[in-house]
Amino acid sequence: MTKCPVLVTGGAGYIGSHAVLALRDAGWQVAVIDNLSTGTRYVVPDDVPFHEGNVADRELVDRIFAEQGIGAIMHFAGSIVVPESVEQPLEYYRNNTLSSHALLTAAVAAGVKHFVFSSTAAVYGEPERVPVQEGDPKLPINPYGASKLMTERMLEDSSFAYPLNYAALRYFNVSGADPEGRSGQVGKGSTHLIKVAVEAAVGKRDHIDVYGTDYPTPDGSCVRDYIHVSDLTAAHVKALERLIEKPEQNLILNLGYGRGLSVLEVLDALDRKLDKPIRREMKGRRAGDPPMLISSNRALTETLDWSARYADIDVILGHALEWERKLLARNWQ
Ligand SMILES: O=c1ccn([C@@H]2O[C@H](COP(=O)(O)OP(=O)(O)O[C@H]3O[C@H](CO)[C@H](O)[C@H](O)[C@H]3O)[C@@H](O)[C@H]2O)c(=O)[nH]1
Repeated sequence: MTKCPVLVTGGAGYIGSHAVLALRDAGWQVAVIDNLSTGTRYVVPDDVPFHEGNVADRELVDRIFAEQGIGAIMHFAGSIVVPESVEQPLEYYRNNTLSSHALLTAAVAAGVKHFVFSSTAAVYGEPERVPVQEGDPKLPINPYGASKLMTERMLEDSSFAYPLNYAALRYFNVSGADPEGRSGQVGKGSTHLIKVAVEAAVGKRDHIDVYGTDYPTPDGSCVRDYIHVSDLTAAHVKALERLIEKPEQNLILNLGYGRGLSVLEVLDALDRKLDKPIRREMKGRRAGDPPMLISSNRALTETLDWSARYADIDVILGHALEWERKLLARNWQ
């Protein structure tokens, strides 16, 4: 397989920056485009070509394609907050669907052959069964999931019409941080369980709210499939290799471990690492939370030469905690 230069959109964000590391660790040449609306420059290695701007800026994107000889795209740039998408749907369709359309149009015009897309388990909505399989009904219940599903559809149709293949990778709950401490989740106002919990662990918050203890789950709290961000991005690199090896095939894969952990199990595991347990406040259910979301990862393990390295929740929490301590020590957000 011949490696080509890869453009990572959203490469200054949480998942995008880990993808940059994974690609470089595997010997790929990388360029980043990010408008820094939520990303931070310091998680991108200094020697990676960095372009501040929007993926919908055709002139800029055309210039990057030409200058860097881009042969593949990993597309992470976009908006990801579910409640915000309900309040500002048109903003989500613009920043997710329309921006992806612009990027894809530029990619097709420039002859870029491979497109790896950051999709989400939110395309399934409230699944009727778990583990969720890729062929199960796609019935998103919010504009975020719908905006991502529309992009999947554009990619599917484009792959028939143009010489391009794609991977749509549907993430479950991405968590943890780079094991070498080079990147992690950054940013104020995160709502993700593990990020909020480690912020509480280092004293940035004085407690954590537990949203719902009366779900039809073993301990009453919601169950999710937490996947380490470095395992997730390693799967992206494998997916890209596969797209290059088999240009006639597309990939649609869930990225999860196929196991569920409850909110209380995650918090208990974190407490075991701390001198003092985190104070919990039991709250009512948060709107739109399905009780249980677990991926089937059969397609992932059968299709790609990938296996989990960091699935242990203690490892995920350990890396997240180390990163949070680093942010605190450096006075980063
Ligand atoms: O302070 C908190 C934060 C979260 N939770 C609970 O922890 C579980 C996980 O919540 P997250 O916000 O970490 O993750 P979600 O499962 O809600 O979100 C995931 O799925 C979404 C789509 O469904 C988006 O893709 C999102 O980016 C992704 O992290 C939920 O039951 C939530 O209610 C708490 O109890 N307290």
